[in-house]
Amino acid sequence: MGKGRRMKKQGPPPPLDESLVTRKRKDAPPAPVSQQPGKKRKTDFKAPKKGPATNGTNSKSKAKPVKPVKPVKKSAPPPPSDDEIPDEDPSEDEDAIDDPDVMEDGLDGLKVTGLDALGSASESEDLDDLDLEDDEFDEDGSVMDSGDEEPVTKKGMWSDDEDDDDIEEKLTAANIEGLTLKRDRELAIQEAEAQAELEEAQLQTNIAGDRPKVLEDEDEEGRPITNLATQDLQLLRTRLNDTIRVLDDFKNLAEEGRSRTEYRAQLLKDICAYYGYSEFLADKLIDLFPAREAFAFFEANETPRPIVIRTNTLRTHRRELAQSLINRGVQLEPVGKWSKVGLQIFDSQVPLGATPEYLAGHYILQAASSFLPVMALAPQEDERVLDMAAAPGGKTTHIAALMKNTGCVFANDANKDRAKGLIGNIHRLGVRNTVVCHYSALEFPKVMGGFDRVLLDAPCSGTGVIAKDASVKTNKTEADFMKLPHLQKQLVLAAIDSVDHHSKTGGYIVYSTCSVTVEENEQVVQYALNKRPNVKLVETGLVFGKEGFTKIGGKIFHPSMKMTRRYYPHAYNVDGFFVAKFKKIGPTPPNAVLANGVSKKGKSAPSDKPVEEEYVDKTPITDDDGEESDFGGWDDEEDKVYMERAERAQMRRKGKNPNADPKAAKESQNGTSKATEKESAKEVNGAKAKKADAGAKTNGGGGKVGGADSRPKKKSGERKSI
Ligand SMILES: C[S@@+](CC[C@H](N)C(=O)[O-])C[C@H]1O[C@@H](n2cnc3c(N)ncnc32)[C@H](O)[C@@H]1O
Repeated sequence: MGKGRRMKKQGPPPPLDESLVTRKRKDAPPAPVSQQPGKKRKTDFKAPKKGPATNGTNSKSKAKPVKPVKPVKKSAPPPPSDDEIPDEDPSEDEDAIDDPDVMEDGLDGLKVTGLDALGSASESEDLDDLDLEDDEFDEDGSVMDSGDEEPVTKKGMWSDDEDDDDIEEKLTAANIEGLTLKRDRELAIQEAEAQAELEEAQLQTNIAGDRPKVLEDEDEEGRPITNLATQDLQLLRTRLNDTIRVLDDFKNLAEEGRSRTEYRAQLLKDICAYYGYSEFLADKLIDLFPAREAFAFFEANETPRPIVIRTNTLRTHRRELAQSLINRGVQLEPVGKWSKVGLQIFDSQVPLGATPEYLAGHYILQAASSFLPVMALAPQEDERVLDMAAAPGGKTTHIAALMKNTGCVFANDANKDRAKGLIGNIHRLGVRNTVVCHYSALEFPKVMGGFDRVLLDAPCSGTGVIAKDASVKTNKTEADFMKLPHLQKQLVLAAIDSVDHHSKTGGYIVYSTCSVTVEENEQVVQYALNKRPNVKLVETGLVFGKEGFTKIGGKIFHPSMKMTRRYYPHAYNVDGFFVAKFKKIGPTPPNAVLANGVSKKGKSAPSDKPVEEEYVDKTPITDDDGEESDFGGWDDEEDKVYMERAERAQMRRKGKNPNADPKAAKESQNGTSKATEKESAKEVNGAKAKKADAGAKTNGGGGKVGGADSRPKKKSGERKSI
């Protein structure tokens, strides 16, 4: 009952960033587009002006008549997306191999019908005939330029890089007609469900007077007793709604003598019961939002995000790809004004991971939010770019496309199996400017440095992609949120140190994760600012996204943190994501401890072993009383306390008594203590660096900022906690 019912209850989430996307054609009925006098079309693409769409990209191929697409009742099962998989453990690597984009190696000998019609656009001569410029430059341009003088209705849905002649109008109208019908039906169902839910809630809710009775009676220790059977999802949901109403308007709706903390505790319990999260993770996630928004976040994690494909502009144009897919019975539309290469798929009669267009590398399945870090990176032609954690290559291939196969991309991944998938994608998509390598990224810049730009799409906990991988709800522990951020911090230093600050065209580092936790995002960025005074945060250039936190849960970050961007499923209907962009403004400081544990002067850190994933985070954590701490370094003594506390908690979870046998306790910490020892050695350097760095920051970030006002007025980038 649980999940199915819940999924049904929630209608489809709102479209991507409605305020910023192109108005949908269904809102603006198709009209023949006349070119505005004096306004030159950007494209000089020589697609056939007359006749219906071809079945591929080759303009010479014979056109086939286009049949209007009927709304499809049954969707083909969507193939998995090509991108982010939380991947810090080997089981997730297996997922990557199942990924259709990763299964490229065996395709060489495959006979694929329909490929003739697609032409051989992978050849550069053929590509020269295509005007690829628009998709590529415009995408970049669209990031930087949110303004648009031309009325959207006159431009057609494929945006200003594409012809808007009558034939295309008719072609897309056929698709849109299907979409409109489908959307209208969905909307009607949604409205009916929402109404029913409201009525039900009104019936069920026990608003005696105005104050809902949410909290149960207290036990002897004054804690609320929950009488509701957790299986009773409808009642749970009703209570969730009521609790949120109370937290929204505490003064007027709270029961006499009850505290906010009690309501928050009830909310946490009910969220865990209703959505199936571990209390540990739900607690962490709730803290990111006001109560109502937290509810929306958890709710959005119950439905999959839209299937999105990215046009490979090395092979085709988005419009042509769309035409080909529409002809195959795919219902789609542009992903939004913010991207010139994304297509959102609504329905498909064919498996999207096996179409001739897919096999010919005309597109890649890629979640919309995965476009964002690459758009922020904005790689330029002829640059040297490093993609530090690249497999399975969704972003690498995007980078190569933006660079038009010029310059050189180094695509690195520590996981060999995943690196194979990366190679597969690179071949399928016709990428020719990329070298694949297989190091721990912590080895950079020792392996190679002097890059114009570096992308670090870091391994993370995947709290932004719970809709894709529900196991995240229960399999993350405190240890994960110490080890992962620690690795991320080391990786971000390696990324920064690998960039050439003299680069004429670049000097940028983009850090991204598909996680929404503060530990993996702002805290990592703040660490980088503190450890590397030679970088500053700059605008990502992304036209949507929420500002990063400058203050949350007693943690204070540099004001420039608001230039980072957060993405949430409930806000934009995209995977949860985080993007930060740094500009390197000077050389790596001589006293810097590099990511691989070697000091800038070439002196080895006490531990000679290369630093690997078993790193344990040594970052001071806000204590239970919510006391603020800075996030610029670590403090051995303070850390020790936290580490021990976490280790004890971990043991208790395993049903062991941490106080019983200290020796056994130590052994059962499966690597944590080993890492701690290693770390202790490294801390000698780290702690020194901290002292040196504290307060030394002058440019673009640093240290503890502001006072210890734990009850600030809410400003941008700050969060009101529940
Ligand atoms: C979020 S995924 C990258 C997704 C990829 N950027 C894409 O768009 O397809 C993170 C990757 O980091 C890799 N990884 C984990 N630890 C690493 C390390 N120390 N050095 C390099 N890569 C690492 C994982 O194997 C995984 O492929």
